Amino acid sequence: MKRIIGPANDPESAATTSEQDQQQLVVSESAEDSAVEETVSPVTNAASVLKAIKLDYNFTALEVENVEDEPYDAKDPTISATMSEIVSVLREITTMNPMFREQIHHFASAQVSKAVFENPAKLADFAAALSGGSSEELQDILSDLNVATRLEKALVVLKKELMNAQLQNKISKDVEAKISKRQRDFYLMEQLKGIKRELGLESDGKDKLIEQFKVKAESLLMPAEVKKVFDEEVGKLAHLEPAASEFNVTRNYLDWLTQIPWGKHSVEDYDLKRAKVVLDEDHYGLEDVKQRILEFIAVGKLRGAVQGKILCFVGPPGVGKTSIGKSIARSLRREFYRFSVGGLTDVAEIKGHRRTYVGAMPGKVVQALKRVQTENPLLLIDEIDKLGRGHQGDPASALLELLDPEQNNAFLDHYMDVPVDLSRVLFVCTANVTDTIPGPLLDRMEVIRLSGYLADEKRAIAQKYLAPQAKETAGLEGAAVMLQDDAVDALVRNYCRESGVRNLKKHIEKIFRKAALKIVETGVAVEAPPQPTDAAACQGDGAAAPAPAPAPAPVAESAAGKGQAAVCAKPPSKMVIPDSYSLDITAGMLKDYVGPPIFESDRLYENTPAGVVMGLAWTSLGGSALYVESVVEATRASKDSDNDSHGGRLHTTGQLGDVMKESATLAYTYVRSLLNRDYPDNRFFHNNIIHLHVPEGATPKDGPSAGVTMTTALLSLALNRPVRNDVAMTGELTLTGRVLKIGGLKEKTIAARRAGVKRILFPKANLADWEELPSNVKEGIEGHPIEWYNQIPALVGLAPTS
Ligand SMILES: Nc1ncnc2c1ncn2[C@@H]1O[C@H](COP(=O)(O)OP(=O)(O)OP(=O)(O)O)[C@@H](O)[C@H]1O
Repeated sequence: MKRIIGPANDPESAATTSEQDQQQLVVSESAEDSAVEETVSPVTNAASVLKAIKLDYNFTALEVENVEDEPYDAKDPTISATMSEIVSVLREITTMNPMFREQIHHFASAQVSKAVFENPAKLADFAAALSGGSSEELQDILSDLNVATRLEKALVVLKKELMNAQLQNKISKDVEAKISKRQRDFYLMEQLKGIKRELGLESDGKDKLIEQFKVKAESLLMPAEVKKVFDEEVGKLAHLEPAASEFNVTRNYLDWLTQIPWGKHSVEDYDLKRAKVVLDEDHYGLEDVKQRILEFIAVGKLRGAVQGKILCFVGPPGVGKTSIGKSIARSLRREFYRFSVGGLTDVAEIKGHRRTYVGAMPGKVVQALKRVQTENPLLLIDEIDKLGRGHQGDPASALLELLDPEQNNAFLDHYMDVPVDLSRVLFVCTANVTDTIPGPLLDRMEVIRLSGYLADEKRAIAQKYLAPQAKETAGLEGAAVMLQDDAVDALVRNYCRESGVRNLKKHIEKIFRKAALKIVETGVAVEAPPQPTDAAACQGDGAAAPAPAPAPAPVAESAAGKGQAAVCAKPPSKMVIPDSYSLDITAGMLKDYVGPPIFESDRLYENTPAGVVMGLAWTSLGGSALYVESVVEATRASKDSDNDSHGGRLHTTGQLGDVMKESATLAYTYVRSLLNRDYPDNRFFHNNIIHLHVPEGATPKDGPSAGVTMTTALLSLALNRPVRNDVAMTGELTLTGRVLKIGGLKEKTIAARRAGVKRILFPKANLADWEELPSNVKEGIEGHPIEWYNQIPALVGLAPTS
């Protein structure tokens, strides 16, 4: 008997030792021990262990007897089928598990493989040995002497091994996929790009972009100079990496360069008849303004162009300056673009930023050209009188370059850096006053004044323009909801007294909105019957479909479920007001619609007391009638005043500016001298301290034109005689009593009319202005030109009594 040494339960050894004729390991511990040669099964195959032999060596030796398999039929179909299954499973595992492959490789020699793969018992042991079965399972297989069942058991553990390998494989693949998906994608994309580039199909979108720019440029008539810059920039773009920041800068620039409408212009229309119709359609009155515009168009017709002139509409807010600009564009069939320069302090807003800045953009003018897509639009520059003055250059100078016909055929925007021809653009500016428009700018403009509306004009504008517009905006078009004449009259008289009509427009809009609310709230309006096109337009809306309502379409349903708006071309259902319904809004109802009246009476004083006179002022908001009030503040003791020939004092309030304060002092001095001359006994100013006030106290006022009014107020106080209460006056006074020219006579006259004045005193130097006033403005008013103050007392009821 030979001795085999090995650890008990070693399945690997077991696979090689469980049969009698198996290869035996011959161990020779040392040269001296070689004499003892015994064979021991390394596996605890209980049946095979007979006894342990105690030797003088340092290990345990066992005496074993090899066990034998039960006899079997090698041709048994179950056995051969199980064997083939084991072999096929082994093959499968080999493909998945590289370690497995190595082990099999070990037995790959023809001799071994024949011994193993053709012997069912050995195959079972081999398969079990390769599998990762538990020691119990393996021991069970090893102990089984029935070859058929042993094969079966081996197949089971092998199958488990297969499943294990499959699972392992899947997990490993999943993890790998997760980790490398992005990297993989990246590499694949790069490869794809490379392939496309090689094939000349596409190059990362850049070629396409360049192509687009070129196509766009070809459709434009770029001047040679611009085309050269374009070609240079396109060449630059072609050599830039899309990831580079410079790429985006160049792309944006090219984008702007190809957005300017080089050589594109709208066909102009100088048809005077049509222009008149358009102007009348959009605006009531403003005859003189319309006349000027028609003259302007007529010149355009003769010259073939209207450029070279800059119109500037000057007037109080809400008189239609902006909207008349729009009408001019419509009558000339030009595109319209408006931008406001009010408060603008940065030159870059007009001339653009240099391209070196991050987020640089062209200025407003280039933006306008991009928007309108024609080279000859009408550009309306609003609020030019409120142009700021910043530390970042002077916007007025930039505007000068823009507006000057001599320079603007090659306007250089900082961003574009190529000359842009603006000579075909028609510039129209608006301003409230001309005083604050920089001189050189004003010099280039043709000023057209809009001086505010009379009450009659406001009424007509309200009825013909504002009310129909407001009615339509409120959704009451076609309904019998009418704003009665007395209501419009009350609105003009008691709510909206300013020069323009913007406030009136707001009030009328409010009235129609309230009427709409009333109609809907009281249930007068009924839902419109469904239109046949409605159901087709919005399938998902059951309400729109004719009854019975079909099931909502899945698209609409899912969109609604996700909180998104369903795609639907149909507007929300409309309400209609029955023809039988009518609503007349009268003056008496205004309180409910727009609140209590703001102005209860036409004027502050129905009968002006002594010391109070109505003056006329002109501000950026238009003309206004204001009172100058004077009272005796305190009377001095006659003893003191006798000793002090300069006694008395004047005290002024009402937020008066320096010039107006000087006017008050001058008026005071002048009246004192007048009294000295004409009423030598009158010691009024010697004895009294006078307080002169100009309401409203919160409104700052300045200017010299209240000189004659202040003088008259002080004279009336000194004589203790009130002036006529239908008189108003304006004029600057000199110390010697000369009356000097003032501005805004038209606005002042309109304001005087609003205040119910019947007699106006104005400087003789303004006589030409007076004569130019439209007859409807002067109607019912006596105008008295004044050269010297001496003329005034007789006209206001302060003539010396004989
Ligand atoms: N004569 C008019 N006929 C019809 N509507 C007018 C007339 N005048 C002004 N409006 C209307 O009044 C409104 C205000 O006019 P717009 O905005 O043009 O005033 P504006 O003079 O430009 O004021 P701002 O100086 O405040 O800019 C517009 O809706 C305009 O249509």
